[in-house]
Amino acid sequence: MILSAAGIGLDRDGRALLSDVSLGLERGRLVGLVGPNGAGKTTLLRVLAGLLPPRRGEVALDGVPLARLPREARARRIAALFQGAGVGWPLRVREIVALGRLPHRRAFSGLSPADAAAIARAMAATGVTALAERGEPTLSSGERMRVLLARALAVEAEWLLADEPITALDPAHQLDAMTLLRATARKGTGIVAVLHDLTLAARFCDRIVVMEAGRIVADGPPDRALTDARLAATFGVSVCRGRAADGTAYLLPWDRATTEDETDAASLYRTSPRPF
Ligand SMILES: Nc1ncnc2c1ncn2[C@@H]1O[C@H](COP(=O)(O)OP(=O)(O)OP(=O)(O)O)[C@@H](O)[C@H]1O
Repeated sequence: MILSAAGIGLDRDGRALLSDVSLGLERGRLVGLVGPNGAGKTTLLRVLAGLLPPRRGEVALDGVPLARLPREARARRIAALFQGAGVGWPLRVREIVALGRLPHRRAFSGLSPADAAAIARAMAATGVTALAERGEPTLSSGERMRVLLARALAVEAEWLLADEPITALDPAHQLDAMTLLRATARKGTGIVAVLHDLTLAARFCDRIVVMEAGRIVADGPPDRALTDARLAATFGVSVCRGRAADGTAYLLPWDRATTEDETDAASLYRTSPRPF
């Protein structure tokens, strides 16, 4: 049950977008893919989903190259959620989520009871049941993102690859979505989520993969992947660290990293973190 990438390389206009990227992913874990703008996260996710063929290297699912898997089988096994993925024509929320069941349906057949149950589960889990009859153009960006997450969850695939699934969400829905992703992973799905919120990534993910300029520069549990040195080198930020009331360690991007003597106010927070 492994999704693996070996020696992935991809160039555009003479520029390397991905360079020698190798990654082994296991089901049952929530992996956060992080990195600054333009690092190659979305490109890598598209390659992992089989939507973008790499110039070099190979992605394989349980040892079988993705390119050799029939498209329908791949769509049943790997659900993908991408930013700006337009639905394409005016549909109601329930119909959008039902699109997630397409890989399971025979041509011209209707929804089976199993399809209907999966759709209802995904809508309930993402809190969009009350929006079921709304048309897509009437949704706010956060509502739309939750609907697209419901569509991806409705596939009930072994793998879920999600590009910035929480970016448009308010804090409460971000927490709900991260809790849901972690719970879905605990039930056996392999999840890779591109995240910009390092605080939530560090708190909820089992493993963090850090990308910079088309390469993986760190990979491991949050405390090992998101060290102060890595955060300064890759993201150019310093962080406050602390412990929440329940004992969970947290980090909070706080300031631009500086190489000068840290005599500014932010350094006080770095040396004596204070939970809000
Ligand atoms: N089709 C393309 N042609 C040329 N350059 C591309 C193409 N697709 C992506 N790029 C470039 O590749 C780099 C990586 O893009 P990608 O979208 O993977 O980054 P990202 O890490 O997801 O960034 P962000 O956090 O801003 O979403 C960027 O510099 C982008 O401009």
